[in-house]
Amino acid sequence: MDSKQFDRAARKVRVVAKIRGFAASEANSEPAAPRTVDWISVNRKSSEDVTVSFRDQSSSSQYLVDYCYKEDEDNEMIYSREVKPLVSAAFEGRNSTVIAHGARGSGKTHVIQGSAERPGLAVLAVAELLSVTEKNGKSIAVSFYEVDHQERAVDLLNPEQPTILVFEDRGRIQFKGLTQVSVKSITEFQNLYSAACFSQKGAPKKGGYERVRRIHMGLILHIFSQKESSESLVSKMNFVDLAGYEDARKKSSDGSCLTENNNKINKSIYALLNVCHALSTNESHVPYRESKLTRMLQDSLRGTSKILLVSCLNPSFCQDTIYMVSLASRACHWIHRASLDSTKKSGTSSIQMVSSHKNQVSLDSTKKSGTSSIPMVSTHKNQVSLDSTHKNQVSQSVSGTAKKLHGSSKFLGKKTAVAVKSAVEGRKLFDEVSHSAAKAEKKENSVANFTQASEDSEPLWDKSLSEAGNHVELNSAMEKDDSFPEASQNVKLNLMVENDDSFLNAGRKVELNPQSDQDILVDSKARQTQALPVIVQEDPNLNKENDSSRKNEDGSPSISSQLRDLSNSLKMLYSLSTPTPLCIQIPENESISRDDKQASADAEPLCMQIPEKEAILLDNNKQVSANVAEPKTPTTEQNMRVNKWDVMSAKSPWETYSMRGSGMKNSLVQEYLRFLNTANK
Ligand SMILES: Nc1ncnc2c1ncn2[C@@H]1O[C@H](COP(=O)(O)OP(=O)(O)OP(=O)(O)O)[C@@H](O)[C@H]1O
Repeated sequence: MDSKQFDRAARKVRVVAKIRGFAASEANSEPAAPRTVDWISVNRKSSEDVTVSFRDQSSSSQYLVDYCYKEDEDNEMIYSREVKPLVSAAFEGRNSTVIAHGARGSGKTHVIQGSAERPGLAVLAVAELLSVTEKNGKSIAVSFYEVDHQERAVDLLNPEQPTILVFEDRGRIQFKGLTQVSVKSITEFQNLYSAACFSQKGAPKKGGYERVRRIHMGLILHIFSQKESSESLVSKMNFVDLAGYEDARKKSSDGSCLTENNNKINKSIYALLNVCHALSTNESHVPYRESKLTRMLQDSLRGTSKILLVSCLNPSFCQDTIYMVSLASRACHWIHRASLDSTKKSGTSSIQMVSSHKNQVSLDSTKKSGTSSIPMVSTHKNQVSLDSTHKNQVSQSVSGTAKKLHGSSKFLGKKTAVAVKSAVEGRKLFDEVSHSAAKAEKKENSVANFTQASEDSEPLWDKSLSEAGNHVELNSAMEKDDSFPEASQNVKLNLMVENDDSFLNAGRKVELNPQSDQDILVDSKARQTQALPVIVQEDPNLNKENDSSRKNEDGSPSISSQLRDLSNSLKMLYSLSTPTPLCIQIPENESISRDDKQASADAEPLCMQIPEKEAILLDNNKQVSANVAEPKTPTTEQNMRVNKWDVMSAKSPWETYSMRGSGMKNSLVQEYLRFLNTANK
């Protein structure tokens, strides 16, 4: 396939699987009988219909990929079929990214870097680039970096430098602190590659079986065209050797739980798959800012760039392998899958893709709406829309939240179970957000806020990089950009529920934009094609508010304080909506003798804790009935009783919420959404 053929393949993201061969140490004792992989079945019904299934699964799920390379098909074959067209396209100004992902030890490094005897895709690409650069007046330079679980990017050709800063300048991604070294021969390149691997922090590292440290390793090939004395960037090719996916619940050999680091690194894997999914489904918003890696790759993913996702499969049973290939298949294959399904099941466009991360979950049931709903990472992302059609749902969400908060005066400090009702399982979603928030209180780490990146339809032509020479020095004013200063503009929450076996719950993504009615804008196309997309702008005052109430290390208010604020607002709303006097009757000839303080202290709980159809005993179980309309300071201590008929006639939280003015509602919605948006910290 040449670059023109590749153009015709309109799909932006191509997913191929590669079954790793057995290493010598894993091979059978009999050298004459090389071990074969017997737990993976590859069904090649046609060149465009390749499925992978796993025999050890409890059901016969099949995962659609563009192709599957077997254990005896080597890197050269993958290169000539998959990467060579990208190299040709690079000379024409097309950026591309080759990503190897999979479970630990699935052969990712072998695919990207390879060995001396069996060079990997990156080495083969450089060899080809070098073979033609002189002829066509081009040159190449390389950069190596790693991204760790703390989202730190380090320049592997100059590891002593501070972490790489990534920022956007006039719509283009720029790096500060990432070295570019021009290469003229494959030996030079190999030496640099070895040096970069050696520089990885705390080597042994990528490719080894070191248990604790998991990092992503990236290589950028910058292709320049020589014009007289200057050179300008033509395109970039990226090779990414992702950290191996590992179930966050696994324990290390010493028994310590790897959950935290695993969660973080897994999150960045999900983030990349989310981006692939958004790109392959032409979503209006691509969540580049969900992770440092996607941010760094942004230029090479967007526009007319191409992405090759190599899903590496362990030759022996590995649950994580199944999970990863299912994610990749869903991330990038939903269109193809839909057409496949429609041919198989005439008359339905539903997408049946069964996953298995221990549980088998069919998407069919959730996606039979007849709309072009999105399977995959949409499996693990429920999108909530805030366009005008859905404002009511958000209002219901707040109402649902109010009910829950109302019913639980001790909700703070517990695993928060704030419910949300919406057409997209908002209740479940918020439960999980809250659950996550409660956890986050304990082990919160500084996570950058995320901003919607501006989308360029053209590939990057980054002159500033070429002008900067080998070492890129950029505007010092942007140095702090590493923390994503535009974060307050748009916020995206991507909550991964690692402990949930259900694949459908692998993660839920919510994009929210708490704004006033008139400011709530959702791309109309997105509205038509997605179940409930949400792109919302965050209140511009949010940062100010955050600044004024900093409590966490990263400067954001703590989750508990946000919950408390939210709770207070809802309590206030309810107490305003359900005035105390409506609930209390004071019997004739009796007066109340509670002092001012006590009365005011009780006022709020009174409103917050009145169960419908039940009398509430206040003041040490002494019953007081009242028929006065105003909750004036009681003067004598008497029994107070709430008239149950009055209570019944009082408005429900939802009704009372509905009665409130739009200003109040909006402000609550904003507050609630702000909490959601920051909950994953
Ligand atoms: N095609 C192959 N044939 C034989 N052995 C292989 C092949 N691919 C990988 N291996 C061996 O399998 C082991 C794991 O491979 P590799 O380091 O590439 O996996 P990885 O997915 O990058 O691991 P990690 O998740 O730890 O980064 C290595 O010992 C490697 O030599």
